[in-house]
Amino acid sequence: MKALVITEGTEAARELSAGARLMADEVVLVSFSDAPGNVADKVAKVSVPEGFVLDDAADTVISVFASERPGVVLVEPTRRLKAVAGRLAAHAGTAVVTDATGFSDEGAKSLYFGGVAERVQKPAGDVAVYTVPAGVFDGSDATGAGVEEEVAWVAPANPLKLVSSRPLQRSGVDLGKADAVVAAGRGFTEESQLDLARALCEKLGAGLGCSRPLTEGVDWLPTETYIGVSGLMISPKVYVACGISGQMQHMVGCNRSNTVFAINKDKNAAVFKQCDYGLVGDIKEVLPALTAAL
Ligand SMILES: Cc1cc2nc3c(=O)[nH]c(=O)nc-3n(C[C@H](O)[C@H](O)[C@H](O)COP(=O)(O)OP(=O)(O)OC[C@H]3O[C@@H](n4cnc5c(N)ncnc54)[C@H](O)[C@@H]3O)c2cc1C
Repeated sequence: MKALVITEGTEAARELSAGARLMADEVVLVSFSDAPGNVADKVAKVSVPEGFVLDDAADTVISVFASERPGVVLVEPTRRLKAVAGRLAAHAGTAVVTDATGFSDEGAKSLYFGGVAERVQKPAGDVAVYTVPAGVFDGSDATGAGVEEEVAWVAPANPLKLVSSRPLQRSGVDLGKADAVVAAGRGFTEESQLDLARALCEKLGAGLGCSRPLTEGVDWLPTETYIGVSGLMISPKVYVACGISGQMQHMVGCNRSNTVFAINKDKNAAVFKQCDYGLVGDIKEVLPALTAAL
């Protein structure tokens, strides 16, 4: 059986290709960026032409799917590739199993009800299409000749119109790979207070993440750093949730961390039911004290 791996990022290409190797004899990687060498047998390189957007790559990916005829498809769950996965699955007469975090003969394990439960699902059709978050497979296990092939762009009948674009703000830290992540929430009421979290990050060697309101409400941190169901799903060794209430849309992105610490001034905050260690206190007092004590 063949597996198709569809990714935007190089680390995801490594991890998902390693995972695909466990499920199939041949691994074909569809790559939209510079693919890492020797992680798949074949690399189908897709360049998005000027004026088009990656969200519209479904027809191109379907053309690869039609020629390769894979039995299993693993997709990196970026916003754009989730849209591509949905359209590919519809084309293949199946449904996407989203955010699969484990695979066995019984099916794929994934989070349910926003992360408060787990379920095991079998593919709905002949082809299995999974989105797989970071950290499920070990990218260092990926192997393959990496024979590259350019794929011709297939323009959709009704393409999205690109009105404007601006460069993505980069945080400089790959939170998907960080051993420790400090995450700031709406308990931070001024942007300057983020320096308290940054100081703790420095002491811990951690990356700085956040809840969604800090990227989409006030734009204090780059969109790529928010954790949760619609953002990053990460599994660091240590996750420190600071001034975060613990709503499921956020916690589903971090509840696979080895150890979760929470700091919140409200002793009844939901986050305290979902952490390993909780500290009731004001971040303005707790963070400087913690940083000094470390
Ligand atoms: C479809 C959908 C998808 C979503 N996806 C995501 C997602 O991917 N990621 C995500 O994060 N959110 C997501 N959300 C939003 C989510 O529902 C919550 O609104 C959000 O996570 C809340 O962020 P918060 O915990 O920082 O803020 P709040 O819920 O406002 O909590 C702030 C917390 O800070 C505490 N606090 C206040 N001041 C202090 C202080 N001085 N010291 C200590 N503690 C303090 C408060 O007690 C409170 O518990 C989504 C929502 C929807 C509808």
